[in-house]
Amino acid sequence: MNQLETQSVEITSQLTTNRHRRVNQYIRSRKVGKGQHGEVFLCTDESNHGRQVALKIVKRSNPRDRIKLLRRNHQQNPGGLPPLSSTEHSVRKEITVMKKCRHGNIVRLFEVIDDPQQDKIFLAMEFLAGGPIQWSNTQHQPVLSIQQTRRIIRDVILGLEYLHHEGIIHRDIKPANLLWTHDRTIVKIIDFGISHFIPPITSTKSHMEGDSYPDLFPESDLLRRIGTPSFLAPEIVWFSDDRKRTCPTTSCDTLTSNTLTIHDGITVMPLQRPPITKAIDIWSLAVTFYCLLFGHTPFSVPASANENAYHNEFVLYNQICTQDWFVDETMGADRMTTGGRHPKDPTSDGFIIVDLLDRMLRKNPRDRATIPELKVSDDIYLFGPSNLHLLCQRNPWILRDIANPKEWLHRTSPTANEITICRWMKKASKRFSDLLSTHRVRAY
Ligand SMILES: Nc1ncnc2c1ncn2[C@@H]1O[C@H](COP(=O)(O)OP(=O)(O)OP(=O)(O)O)[C@@H](O)[C@H]1O
Repeated sequence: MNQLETQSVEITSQLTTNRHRRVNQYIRSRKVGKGQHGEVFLCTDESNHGRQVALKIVKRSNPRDRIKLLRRNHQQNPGGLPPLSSTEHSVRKEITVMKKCRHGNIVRLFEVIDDPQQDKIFLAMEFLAGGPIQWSNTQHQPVLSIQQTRRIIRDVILGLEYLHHEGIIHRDIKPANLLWTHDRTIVKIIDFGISHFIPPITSTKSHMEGDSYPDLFPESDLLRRIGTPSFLAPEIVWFSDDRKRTCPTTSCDTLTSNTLTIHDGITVMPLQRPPITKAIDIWSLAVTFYCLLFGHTPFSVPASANENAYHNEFVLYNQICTQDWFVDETMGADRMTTGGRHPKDPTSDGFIIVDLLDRMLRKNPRDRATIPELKVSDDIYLFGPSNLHLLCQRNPWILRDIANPKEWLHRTSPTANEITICRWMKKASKRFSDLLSTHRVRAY
């Protein structure tokens, strides 16, 4: 672990200086981004040798929150605490999740300035100077090579593997939330505003000390259709029959997401709504992967769609739930041949990549590839006259340019340290029992 990963997050409850260009020790320079929840500024940290930080400034509430708050004030408020506005709720979730994260592919949070007297909350984060990954040009053509795509996807897989191991579902994986470091060698995941935390079953108390996580992360939140429409998994955009009936336009008669859909003899959408799990991040990662390869999303509203945004969203969700996706003839800026949606040659790059997308874009989350599955070797079988022969084991595509895959897999595994500790404890207990037997020491 490097120094950045071991530093703890400071929580400052007093804003001493809030002049035009200064927030406590941070001197604001330019604005680097703006989202739904706030603005992000590049700042220098005077108390830390002028280190560059990204300062996200979030208002505790915005005008839309007021109506929601009024509605909620009429409801019982369990802990007697004032209800949080939805903006403040979202930023509290973001802080809770980010406070916990220590990983080379996740943006680091350094400090939170949360002064109850102020209407804004400030998040000082690691500054990712390379900015969001650029993946298509104005003609919707890919701009990244296959090798660059592999490196980006590999970084995101590592970040997601860590998050999932910690019980965190990101819920908004997309190219805009993947930022380069200044030298463009590492990609990091940002924006935890809609992330969800599922505490481990074994403990009743979260290791997110001091945070009442059941209030912050109610289970019902998982069912909400939030995130970026083109990147949402089928189980999120799943429609009930009721919804289908209330759709205002005729084309929605074609909605079949609650029926059994058969594709190539495989059931692709279950009758019951599947539970929302970390598999939704794998779907969004696959959509991101597709975008990087082809310069456009796999599911989109056709150009002929009408002006009604609600209707267009409905068409998109219908596609996500029921339609297959297609691939262009070539992929990446290097224009590598794909071989189509079902390439024939199992040794071709087209086959390997389309097969990978296929495993990640399964409609049923139970059939979808998991992160560990993306990291293990593929077995290549040969159909013989009477049975299957294992032809070879091939390193997964994402590890292709890694010099020592075995060492890399061990080093990057989130359980590597746990395994090492287990081994160490086994060794230590063996030495201890040897000691007991040779020296006749009494154990208390
Ligand atoms: N650590 C960072 N370093 C550099 N730029 C950043 C950083 N964090 C955010 N940004 C920039 O600011 C933009 C908005 O940030 P962010 O996505 O966190 O805000 P948000 O309000 O949560 O957005 P959204 O509307 O997607 O929920 C990002 O798209 C990115 O361009």
